[in-house]
Amino acid sequence: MDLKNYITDVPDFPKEGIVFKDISPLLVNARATNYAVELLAKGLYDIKATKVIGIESRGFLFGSLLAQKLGLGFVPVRKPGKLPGKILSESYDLEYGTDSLEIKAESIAEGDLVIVHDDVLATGGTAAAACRLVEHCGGKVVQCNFLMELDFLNGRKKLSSYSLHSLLHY
Ligand SMILES: O=P(O)(O)OC[C@H]1O[C@H](OP(=O)(O)OP(=O)(O)O)[C@H](O)[C@@H]1O
Ligand SMILES: Nc1ncnc2[nH]cnc12
Repeated sequence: MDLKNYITDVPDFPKEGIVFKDISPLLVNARATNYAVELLAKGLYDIKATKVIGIESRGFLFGSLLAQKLGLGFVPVRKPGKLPGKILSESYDLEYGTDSLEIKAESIAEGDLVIVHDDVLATGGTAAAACRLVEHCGGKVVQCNFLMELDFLNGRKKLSSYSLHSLLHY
């Protein structure tokens, strides 16, 4: 099964000049989704990870499925103002704007070994901010894990100090 057949290009979304990679056709197909999760999990059973982080919002979709597959707890990293209690915050640049991310301080314990998952690695700002959040909590990032990587945006340069795996490359 070629997972690229389930990801469509949407030109000029959400802004002119951006070719948006739409994963809706993948999500609506249970077999393809299951296959993608299996491939995302491959190689991770031997890493002694303790938690999976998913980045709001599309990182939640496969991130929680991946956590379940690996038998690990899932931690949401969210956009500002969504999480209660004591939070840590990091801002970052996007391919199309700027934003910030938050995590509940208590959700990662000192020494946790964390897989950071998102659907897309583009410029890398989002994932780098999520990794900084994990580290501020006292955790260690054991893999940055993506469904797809937009190679031409060189996002992996911002993540050069981490192990990185992307299922699909464009
Ligand atoms: O590598 P970067 O350039 O930082 O971009 C990648 C991020 O951009 C998208 O999220 P978006 O902010 O569009 O939010 P969404 O998941 O809620 O759609 C995508 O889901 C990644 O999180
Ligand atoms: N081109 C793109 N398509 C889908 N999600 C993205 N996130 C950042 N850039 C993106």
